[in-house]
Amino acid sequence: PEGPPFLERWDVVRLIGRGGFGEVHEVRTDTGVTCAAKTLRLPVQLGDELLSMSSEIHRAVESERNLCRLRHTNIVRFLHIAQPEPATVVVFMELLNGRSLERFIDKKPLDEVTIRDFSKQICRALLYLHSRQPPVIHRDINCSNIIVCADNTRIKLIDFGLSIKLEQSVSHILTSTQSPKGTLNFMAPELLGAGESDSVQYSRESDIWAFGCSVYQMVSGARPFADARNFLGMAQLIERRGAPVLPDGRSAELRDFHSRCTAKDRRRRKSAQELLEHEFLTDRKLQLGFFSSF
Ligand SMILES: Nc1ncnc2c1ncn2[C@@H]1O[C@H](COP(=O)(O)OP(=O)(O)OP(=O)(O)O)[C@@H](O)[C@H]1O
Repeated sequence: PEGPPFLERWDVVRLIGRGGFGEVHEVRTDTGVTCAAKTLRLPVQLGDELLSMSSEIHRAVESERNLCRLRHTNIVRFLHIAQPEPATVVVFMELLNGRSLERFIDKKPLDEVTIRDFSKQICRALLYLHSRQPPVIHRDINCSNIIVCADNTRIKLIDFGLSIKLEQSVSHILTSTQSPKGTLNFMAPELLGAGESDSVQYSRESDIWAFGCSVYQMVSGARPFADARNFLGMAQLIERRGAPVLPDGRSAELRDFHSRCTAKDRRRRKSAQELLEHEFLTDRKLQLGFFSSF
């Protein structure tokens, strides 16, 4: 990490968008760096516990600083994480030009060549993260957290579940507890089983499940488990129907690939390395465009 991209201050250039815990702005710092800044405001009440909460958030921020060491072409570059106020964290990142995969899909199925290209890039990013020491778990893979760059071919993972981690670090003093940790529709069955307790164990395998759910959305145009309303509903849906089933008309290779990501038993899910070797990603037929007319 190269230290903060500012000396003392930064100015907002424009609002890029709002999320669950705050906003993302384009900012320009006093050292002339233009970047994206995501502000996370934790919903805590300022009271007696302010000091202990502030230091717990500080500890969580410190433990996330390794994000600034990540260097991968399919992962947004994290520049710095600051805590300007006790319950406010600002994440400075490379400013990306593009739109989320969610918006790129825009409810319309993608062709298999595009699904393969995007999947390969996501798997490469996951392999990089999951093979670091200690492994980095994304925790919030979903189509809103995958950016398709303006060239429409390169993708980048953004928004590692930092808000989830921060929220967990102060969960015992949070004033609002109803917000789901992570995007419900993409949560692996083992996370749902753990309910809202602190013991939720995000893992390489829960990232792979969420990636499989993103594949489903690229294939079908719709979010998986679109009718799920809460933890219990999701858990029941998975128990009854298993992973979301891909619509007809897709290749056997893609079907198999998706099923290897979304095995209900996390031990049976393939790793990012194994997925990169799967015939859906290496298949010559696809490279020749046999399925591109779908
Ligand atoms: N580094 C970046 N460069 C450009 N745009 C970004 C960057 N990071 C996020 N964005 C965009 O900012 C907007 C808001 O992002 P944010 O992550 O806050 O939304 P969200 O995913 O809905 O929120 P959350 O997951 O925190 O509930 C989104 O449109 C996202 O694509």
